Amino acid sequence: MNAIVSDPELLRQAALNSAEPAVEIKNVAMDYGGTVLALADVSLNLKEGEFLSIVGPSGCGKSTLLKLISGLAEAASGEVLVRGKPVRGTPPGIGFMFQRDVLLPWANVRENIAVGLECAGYPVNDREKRIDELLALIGLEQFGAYYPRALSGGMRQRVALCRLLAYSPDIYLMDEPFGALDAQTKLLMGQELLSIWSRFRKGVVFVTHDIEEAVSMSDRVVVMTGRPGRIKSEYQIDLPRPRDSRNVRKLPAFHRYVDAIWNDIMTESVRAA
Ligand SMILES: Nc1ncnc2c1ncn2[C@@H]1O[C@H](COP(=O)(O)OP(=O)(O)OP(=O)(O)O)[C@@H](O)[C@H]1O
Repeated sequence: MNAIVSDPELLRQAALNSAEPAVEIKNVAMDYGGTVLALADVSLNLKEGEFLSIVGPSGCGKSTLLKLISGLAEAASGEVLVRGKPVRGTPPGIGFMFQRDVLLPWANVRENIAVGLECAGYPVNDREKRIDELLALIGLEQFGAYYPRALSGGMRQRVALCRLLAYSPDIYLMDEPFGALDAQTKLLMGQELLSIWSRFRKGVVFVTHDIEEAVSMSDRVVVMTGRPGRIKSEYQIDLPRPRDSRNVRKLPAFHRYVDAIWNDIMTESVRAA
């Protein structure tokens, strides 16, 4: 008799090895209309359910890669496919989170989250209940009626994360989502994201300057060269899951990954200087 597999991590591992990647970037070059290339011959896949981080020197094209996947920019050559389809405009099921929250300033927290539910076509009658669940998930139950201006930076990013979760994307694109937060809030947000992600386990492309953050969260870390951005190296992060992004930092293997990635980036930064 076949056992029914219900362990989310086992299901995710099976998806990781599934034939079709969630995102395929094939030999992509990109400029912004001038003579300076932002990306040159980049090929990269995101597997279904994979947590992939991209690190590299400033200006190497990390955000540009996210823009190409989300259809906000177009490659000069090469191809970008989402779930097997060439990207023309924003593909369905793509969710974006930026370093600066993009909350609606005239809407309160509940209304901001409702935007995500509306975009997802969530049934109108169930929305208030879902907003309650999402607020509880990120510990902001008491702040539903607050406007963004009355919240701290960390709280605003929590709401932005909540709205992203409300939209329930198939693929999460996160561009330094915690980059503007203080070190302690950043660590807490990383832990929360990891804990939430361990429940939904969708593909994530996570851009960061923080190598420890990248290693602590990811299945794989890709290092880019200085401009024009190419893939310099990649590291399969073989650390146990479920993972606590703070405790994992105590493992010797964690520090070996961080050192190796640091070396790669330093070489690039020196080359670019
Ligand atoms: N809208 C734009 N117009 C012209 N050039 C741009 C534009 N956006 C980005 N660039 C250039 O493209 C290159 C890659 O930029 P991108 O923002 O993707 O890099 P990044 O690796 O995300 O940088 P950082 O780590 O500093 O955020 C940079 O040289 C940047 O100046």
